[in-house]
Amino acid sequence: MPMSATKPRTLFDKIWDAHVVETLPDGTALLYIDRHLVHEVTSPQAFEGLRMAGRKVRRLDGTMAVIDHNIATDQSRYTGQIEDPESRLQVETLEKNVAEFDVPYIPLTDARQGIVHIVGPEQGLSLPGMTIVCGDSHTSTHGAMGAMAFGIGTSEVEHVLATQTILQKRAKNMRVTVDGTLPPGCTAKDIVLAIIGKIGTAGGTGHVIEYAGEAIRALDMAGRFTICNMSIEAGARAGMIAPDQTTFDYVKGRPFAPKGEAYERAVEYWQTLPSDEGAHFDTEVVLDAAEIVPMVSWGTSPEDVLPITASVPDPAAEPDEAKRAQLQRMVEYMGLVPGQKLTELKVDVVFIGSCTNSRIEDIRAAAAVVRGRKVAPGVRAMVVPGSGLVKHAAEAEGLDAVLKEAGFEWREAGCSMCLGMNPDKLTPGQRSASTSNRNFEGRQGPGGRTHLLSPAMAAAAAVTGFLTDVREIG
Ligand SMILES: CC(C)[C@H](C(=O)O)[C@@H](O)C(=O)O
Ligand code: SF4
Repeated sequence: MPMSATKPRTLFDKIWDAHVVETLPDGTALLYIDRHLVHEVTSPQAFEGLRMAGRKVRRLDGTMAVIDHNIATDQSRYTGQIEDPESRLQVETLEKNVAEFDVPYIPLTDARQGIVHIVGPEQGLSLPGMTIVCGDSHTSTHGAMGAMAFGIGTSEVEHVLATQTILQKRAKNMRVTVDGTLPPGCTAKDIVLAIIGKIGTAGGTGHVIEYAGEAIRALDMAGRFTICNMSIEAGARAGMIAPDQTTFDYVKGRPFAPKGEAYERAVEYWQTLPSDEGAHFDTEVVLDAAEIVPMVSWGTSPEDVLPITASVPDPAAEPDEAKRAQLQRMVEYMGLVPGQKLTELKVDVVFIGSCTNSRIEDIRAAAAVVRGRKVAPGVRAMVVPGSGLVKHAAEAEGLDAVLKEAGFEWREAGCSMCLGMNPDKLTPGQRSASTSNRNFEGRQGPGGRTHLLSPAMAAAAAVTGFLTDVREIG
């Protein structure tokens, strides 16, 4: 077919089209899945289903399992038994299942162990052009590779294990363009918080978001992962960024990535993936990076974000009654006073970690702020690297020494205080400055109060003891 007759397609369209096994009369498609990542929380019933049906895992070479959510991040995880019975059962069940079904697995004692969304790209398991699924909403992270990556439920995990395919309804295309240059002190985290602040937690519903524009192109892979990670917090099915030289350089030499001639051929294919000129987007949003300032969440939803220079909103000023009640509840839960400056909020805990911000670049950014300073008295500050390899890399650069010297805890890889499923939790009423992605009530532990922000902003809060504008402390 001559090029002119081909309808311009988006990155999402191209990856979708390349993976359709069969389109059903109602428009849903059976898609081939290139990579299935598995963790302990959402896989037990899926393996049980396979067992009951007497089935095997269809593509062992397309599957990789790792533990991350339920494990402790101190040395006790290597010696003791997991105290919480539910967590223990999930971990033991995963280990039993991977052994029984022969699934490739990265155990706790392996340096590659870490948060599934850090491990996938790091190992080259997640590559441009792939369809990638995992029983986890933040699978959107891997879309930063120029892949179509989305979270699935446990029954779908079983389906993918058994068939290496999944039934999907085609999502709509949305493009979020971030033009211009990001000002000093601002990071990818500030971009994505600003986007969610603008479009809201339902803004991306029914869509796959492609992030584009000069400010996105300028980001390293770490920043791109941070942005795609939070697509789910904007309500989208997935987030994607077109693969470019930054992506190809990142992929090169990774353990599961194609090598030599195969790599060259793969790059040639990956170069065909970016959205065509004139491709149709159902929804378009444009932001100017130059207007972005360091952001922080103040409420209990990721859309409740404000510039660090702002003050706590006053519910009384909200004309809509339902919204007023909601704001009132948030202000109370978060222990805030309307009109109070955000920089007056004293923090108890600083958490630098999670699949949003636990890469080496995030730890470097935190260490740069912390160097030569001390954690403020009364503040518990912790850095939880996203994988054992990130931890080793940070140690090789001496970043652990900078952080420990300042009074930070330097821990083993895992989801940790991102969610209250392991011993790392807030206690009721504690206020945290956290680089994670969710600030729902009780997310980091019952009664905990979470403020989402970038690693540099979290580090600034650790050394001052208050939510702080990182631009002010240099
Ligand atoms: C436990 C898992 C199912 C969950 C998710 O899907 O995202 C978790 O990773 C989270 O971040 O809340
Ligand atoms: S780090 Fe947090 S968001 Fe990421 S997978 Fe773990 S619990 Fe989910």
